[in-house]
Amino acid sequence: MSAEVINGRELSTALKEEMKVEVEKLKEFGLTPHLTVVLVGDNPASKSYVKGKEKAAAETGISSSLIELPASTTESALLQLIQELNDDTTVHGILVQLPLPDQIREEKVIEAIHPDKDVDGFHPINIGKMMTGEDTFLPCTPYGIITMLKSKNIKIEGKHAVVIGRSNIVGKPVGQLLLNENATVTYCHSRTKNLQELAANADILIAAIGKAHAITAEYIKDGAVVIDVGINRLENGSLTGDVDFESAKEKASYITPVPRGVGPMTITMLLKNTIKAAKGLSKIEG
Ligand SMILES: Nc1nc(=O)c2c([nH]1)NC[C@@H]1CN(c3ccc(C(=O)N[C@@H](CCC(=O)O)C(=O)O)cc3)C=[N+]21
Repeated sequence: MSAEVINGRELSTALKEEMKVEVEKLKEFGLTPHLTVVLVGDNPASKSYVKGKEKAAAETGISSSLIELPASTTESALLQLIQELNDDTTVHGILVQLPLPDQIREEKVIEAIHPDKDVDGFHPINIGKMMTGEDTFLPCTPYGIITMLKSKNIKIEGKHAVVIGRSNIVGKPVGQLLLNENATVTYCHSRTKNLQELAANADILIAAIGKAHAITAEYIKDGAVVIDVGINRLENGSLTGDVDFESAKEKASYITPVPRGVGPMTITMLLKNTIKAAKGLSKIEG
């Protein structure tokens, strides 16, 4: 079998078209969704992601601003800035690009962002709401993955989903969202003993390990849905996933590529959350 490729870039383009129409309507009510991105330091990968976010926002009519701070910024200076952004009624969404320099504790920063402006969905209040299934901002990468599955009408209910990786921003929340959709979820990680055996049991396999091409055909059950969350930069500068795409696509029924898979969807869901934040903060229903 050769898998059907779920193209995250194409799906993103379609979703952005829909959002553009919605943003135009909000603008007629005098509401322009506004995202503020804070970038600390000059990590080249972070700079490139931030550019992608600004470009995507502009495409949908969402306004965005970028605050760039030096790598030497103190934690208290950053927390103070976040307080100002929390109080600024023209700012609907706040995103502090991760990772942060060592002198700044990420959890302090995440907890400082007002939960109603937390378009990353990283605040403990929003994570709690996600766990209990309340309406909230969903973390963008997991939200993008669920949206990709639904776009192909892939059934999640009753399926065995195996998540490889347990980060707070991808592994843990994607498992939770799959559980919310009534999947049976297994989490695997660096201490898992029989990774290959567990992975090969998955109907839906989520690879979020951070190691190029770690998941080869032997880890994949015939007909499985394979979602590749890896973004690994090779020495030649090209981008590749955690899944060995060429061998995996011969066994999978659906597969996501890297690039043009989960990455663009992450940004698209950030825009969705920004619109949600703008509507929520302005109490416009829709
Ligand atoms: N507070 C915070 N929120 C984030 O959402 C966040 C973050 N920090 N830190 C870093 C990660 C990573 N991330 C990506 C977003 C888009 C692509 C993306 O669009 N990738 C393109 C390729 C882009 C390229 O060529 O460099 C693709 O896969 O096709 C990748 C990675 C968001 N992150």
